[in-house]
Amino acid sequence: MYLKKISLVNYKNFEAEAFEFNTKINCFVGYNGVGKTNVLDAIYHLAFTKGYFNSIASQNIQHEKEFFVVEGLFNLDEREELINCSFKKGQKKVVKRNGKDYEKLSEHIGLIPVVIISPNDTNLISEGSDVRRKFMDSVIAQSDKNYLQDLISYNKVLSQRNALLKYFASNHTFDALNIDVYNKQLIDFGDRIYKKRKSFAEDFAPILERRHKHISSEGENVSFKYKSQLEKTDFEELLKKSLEKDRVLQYTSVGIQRDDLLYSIEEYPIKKFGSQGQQKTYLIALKLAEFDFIQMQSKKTPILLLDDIFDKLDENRVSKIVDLVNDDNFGQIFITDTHAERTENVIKKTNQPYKMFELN
Ligand SMILES: Nc1ncnc2c1ncn2[C@@H]1O[C@H](COP(=O)(O)OP(=O)(O)OP(=O)(O)O)[C@@H](O)[C@H]1O
Repeated sequence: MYLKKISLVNYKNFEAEAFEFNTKINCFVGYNGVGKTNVLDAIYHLAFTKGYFNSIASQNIQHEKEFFVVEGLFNLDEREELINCSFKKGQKKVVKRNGKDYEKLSEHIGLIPVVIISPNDTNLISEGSDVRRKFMDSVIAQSDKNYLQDLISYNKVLSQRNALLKYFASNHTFDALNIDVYNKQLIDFGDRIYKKRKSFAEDFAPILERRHKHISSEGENVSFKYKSQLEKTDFEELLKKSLEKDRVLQYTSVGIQRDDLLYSIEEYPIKKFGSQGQQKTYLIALKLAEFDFIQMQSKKTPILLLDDIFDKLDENRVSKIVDLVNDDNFGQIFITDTHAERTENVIKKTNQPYKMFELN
């Protein structure tokens, strides 16, 4: 699978721009702020129907403009797929596949698998559990359509249950039967999501360990664990036990919305004890494992977006990545860097076809 060309209208700093790509490696080079990352973000947008760096659609419209359009022509299993994504202020985002609107944007997820490696990924360690859940959800959703539907349904029921708890509190009333209706649905969707996350983590952990061994010269042991309240107690029991507390808090305090991922190095949480270098290596292994996992599950080779990678990594790690790219396992790759010469020198070593784009 590869992206043949893309066109951008009023997308961030691009007023009207089009690029035709090499089927293998494409490098965007230029000074800081010229829009290299924005091109990667536009590609990401075509896959996920939203930006990676800023998911607020209106902020992806060029300042002072009313709309944006991103269109990409992909080659997927030897057929062409034209994906068009547009957004006008005050309206709903529209995504079209070969001219036909999607009813629900979530139906598009998984058609174009994309993995991005960016300096922004440090959020996956430093930020709260919601960022890690989003990561896990996006990996699973790219190869499992029902998962995303379950998740959307779960979140809908969860906010309805929370609204009901608020209503009870402010009106000094309570209706157990009413709460039960929501509990049943939460349990139904929540159990399915829990099982899928658990099975994902079991499959993912060894892939991550293998990738980590490849790229780290230190040979440390890393682990990846899924943490959920549903591990020890079943969901029905959890909801029952927390009902009094939930009524006081006026929201649902148990469930898969509290899940987290625990990353460790030699048994210690990497967030607290990992050096910056160890964290970077872990994150790259995490993203490459995402690549492997999606490829394995969906039988499609994801497009790989490498943002600013040469700037943030030392020589040793960059050469490891180059070795990886030489491995035929990879498909189309997009790279951004501020130094044209440095990038070209490194890319030449891969002996793979490439195209350079100089932005200014
Ligand atoms: N909605 C918007 N409208 C217009 N310009 C925008 C918008 N959002 C972002 N930009 C501009 O995009 C530029 C940043 O682009 P981008 O992050 O792609 O740069 P870059 O070339 O990757 O830089 P670096 O090398 O620093 O990573 C900034 O100049 C910023 O002002």
